[in-house]
Amino acid sequence: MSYVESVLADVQQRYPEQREFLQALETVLHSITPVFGDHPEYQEGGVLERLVEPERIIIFRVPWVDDAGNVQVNRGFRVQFCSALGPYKGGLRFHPTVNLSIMKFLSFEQIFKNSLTGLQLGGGKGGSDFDPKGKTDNEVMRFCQSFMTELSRYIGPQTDIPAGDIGVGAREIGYLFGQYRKMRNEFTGTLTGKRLDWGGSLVRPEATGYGAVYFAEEMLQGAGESIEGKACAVSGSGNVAQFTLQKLLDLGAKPVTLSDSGGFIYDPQGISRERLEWVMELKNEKRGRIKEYADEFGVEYYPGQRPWSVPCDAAFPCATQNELDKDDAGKLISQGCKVVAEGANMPTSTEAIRDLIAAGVLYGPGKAANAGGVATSGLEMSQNAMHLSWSFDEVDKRLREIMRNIYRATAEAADRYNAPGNFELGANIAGFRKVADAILDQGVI
Ligand SMILES: NC(=O)C1=CN([C@@H]2O[C@H](COP(=O)(O)OP(=O)(O)OC[C@H]3O[C@@H](n4cnc5c(N)ncnc54)[C@H](O)[C@@H]3O)[C@@H](O)[C@H]2O)C=CC1
Ligand SMILES: O=C(O)CCC(=O)C(=O)O
Repeated sequence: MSYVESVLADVQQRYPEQREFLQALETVLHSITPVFGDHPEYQEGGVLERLVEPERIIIFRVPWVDDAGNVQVNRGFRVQFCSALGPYKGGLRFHPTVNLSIMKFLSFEQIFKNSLTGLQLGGGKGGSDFDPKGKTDNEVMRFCQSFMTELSRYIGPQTDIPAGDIGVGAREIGYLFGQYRKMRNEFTGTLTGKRLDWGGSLVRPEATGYGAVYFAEEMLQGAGESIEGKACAVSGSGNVAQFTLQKLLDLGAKPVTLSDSGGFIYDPQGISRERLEWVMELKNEKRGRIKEYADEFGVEYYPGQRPWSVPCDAAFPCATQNELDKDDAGKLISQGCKVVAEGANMPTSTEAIRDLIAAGVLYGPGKAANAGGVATSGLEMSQNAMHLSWSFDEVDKRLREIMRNIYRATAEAADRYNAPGNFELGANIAGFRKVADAILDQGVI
């Protein structure tokens, strides 16, 4: 058994129930195996054994009172996985499916994603099994206050800087920030994704979606093509999906689908800017369901289905993990889909990734393609530390440059390890090398 296989077997034996974490771990370890031939010092220094175990996991009770006066209790999590490259950085997810396995997979992925950004950011992630769906603003506020009352002990501008993820947007970041400020009596950039007036950065709301399209465009340009004129299937209808659509429209592409956990809509003429604005109001203010789009604009709604069966040249999974499986990959390949860029974290199953790459589809893994969000959070931290704000164009220019650099580093690592065009392998290797070197440099701690 090789070194990598033995570390993996050990983790599989220790945490057999952590399905999503093991999925993420297996994919990364499989990709980075060739590196150990060139770098025996990583094995000698026990780098992998140290990297697969989080530095710290915080699990806590979150009691709160609903509008009817009943006491409710949720579970809160923060996984502080690796701080070799900088303070822990990563979002908070509020969704009923949240558990330790999901928190560990997300924070593990975050280590390599943050490394790829080239910024000084370690990897972490957190959240709760609280479901904001159907809750009033006051209930969400009381939940966030209780959550932050405990979390505030473990975070800070030089220690751990949370942000948003599924179910955590500008409203939740506001309530979390308010409670942090009160508990710690400090006004610092400890959360990112803040509103502009009180420390947020221009482009942070747009950054993940814009970045995913920039990354897709880089991959296409590397193959002598462009996103312009391409029909694009997009899943989700939240923050990442909305701004993926906006950038696709900016670049002359034709987005044709959106989805939520109920099903997807197909608008074969292309979702226009006006219709996208309607979706933004539906999702961000009215907190409605995507089915209403079909009722409003007279297009087809497919309940309980995912959008990968429609004719498309490009696919952007922007909802959640494991939303694109082997069958879906088969459908995309048979329609001639050329590029899959992941706005979501681990949306594509391991078998589907293998099939896409084998079929020559340009596949941009989330840790590279959706890194624009956390990178712009890093830019928000820089602006907070300097007590100034950059213009929209300034931040967007930096975001674009970061995405280009991630593409280059990923493509170069793939070439170097004899797998040209395999951005999965390239992203894992390029992300891992920096973290591994930092772990060795800093001694056994
Ligand atoms: N917000 C950010 O800056 C970043 C988000 N991501 C990832 O992007 C994905 C989407 O996150 P956001 O747009 O921020 O969240 P959001 O809460 O704004 O939107 C989530 C979307 O996913 C859909 N969704 C959730 N569970 C689903 C399910 N089981 N089946 C189908 N659809 C489902 C929701 O209906 C919603 O449209 C997540 O995987 C997240 O981890 C990745 C990098 C940064
Ligand atoms: O902006 C951040 O810190 C969080 C981004 C995030 O959670 C992610 O990249 O998945």
